[in-house]
Amino acid sequence: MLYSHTDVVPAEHDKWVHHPFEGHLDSVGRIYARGSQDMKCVGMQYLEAVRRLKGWGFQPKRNVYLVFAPDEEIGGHDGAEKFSLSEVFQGLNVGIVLDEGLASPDEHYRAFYGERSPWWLVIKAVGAPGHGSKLYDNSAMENLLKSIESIRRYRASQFDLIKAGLKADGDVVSINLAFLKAGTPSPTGFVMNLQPSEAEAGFDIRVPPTADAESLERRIAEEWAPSWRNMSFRLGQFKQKVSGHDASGKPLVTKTDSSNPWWALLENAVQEAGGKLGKPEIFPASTDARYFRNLGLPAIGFSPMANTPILLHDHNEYLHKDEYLKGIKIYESIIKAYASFVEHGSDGRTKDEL
Ligand SMILES: CSCC[C@H](NC(C)=O)C(=O)O
Ligand SMILES: [Zn+2]
Ligand SMILES: [Zn+2]
Repeated sequence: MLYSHTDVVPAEHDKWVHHPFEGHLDSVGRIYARGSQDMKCVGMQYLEAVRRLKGWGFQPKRNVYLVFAPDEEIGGHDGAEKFSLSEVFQGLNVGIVLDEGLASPDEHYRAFYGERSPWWLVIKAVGAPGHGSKLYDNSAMENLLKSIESIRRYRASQFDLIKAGLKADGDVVSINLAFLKAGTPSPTGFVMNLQPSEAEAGFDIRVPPTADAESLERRIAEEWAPSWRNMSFRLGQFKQKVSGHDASGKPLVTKTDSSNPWWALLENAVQEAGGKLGKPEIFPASTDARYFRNLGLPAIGFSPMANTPILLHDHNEYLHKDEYLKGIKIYESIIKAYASFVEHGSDGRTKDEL
């Protein structure tokens, strides 16, 4: 199953060099468009590759499904999640799922065998209000700031592992401040001489499949939002059906060893088409692939964009047309290999015969 989400994130039109929804091809061959990397390129490459394969009369031994679904950028609950649980999907009897990956600034394509889980954390502090000139303990703002300081120290400890070259992006816990909400509004802005009684901060946390999720939960409850400091917290995108682990607590990852023939087929197919594949990685953000891995299916994140800066969700997202066209050949090779693959049992009979 060649999977692609159809939605894109918004764009601030006036901050782009070309309009994000015009698909502008510039004089050096860059295609500027929101979704040019994430992931209109992939959806179109699937279609072009299938067209080329049909053009030279290729006969697949397996069904090849192209699936286009909405809502990935807002969690996929009404898109891939529902589809993965549907009878239609069950009826497809899918063997392998391909979904999106990331661009690579160097010559190696990147492939992802798992991903970090999104935990969206909101911490809230309450405290006595007071005059803006008064120094006192346990105000909502002071309590919130203590937590933010502690979270920043933790963030730095994780970031240092990446900076020192000890860990890759997908192998540490990331935590970034997404919003701050506090203060008493007034017609001219905010009241300056009133310390507010409530303050909130929201964080985007990403947790690798191998991380100790329980100890992180404890850290949130005991250090970042302790009730003894008048704090509380809530977590979104968390402890949902797809939390990065299966029912027995094992990380939801796709094997990239000899036990998974789809991995070797991908490696060979990319090589045969003249591409170079880097070492398989954990995707640092989230993709719809998690819903299919959650069913025990192998799923690989792969977007063939080498020699390309990572611009998903950024201003001026672009893909060079040469990379785009090269990617079609890469998919042609992968689809050919995948659609020709027939699994055999130990007695030589195909899986379907068994
Ligand atoms: C939590 S669902 C949102 C999915 C989105 N995916 C990407 C690739 O940006 C993200 O990681 O934020
Ligand atoms: Zn995407
Ligand atoms: Zn995205």
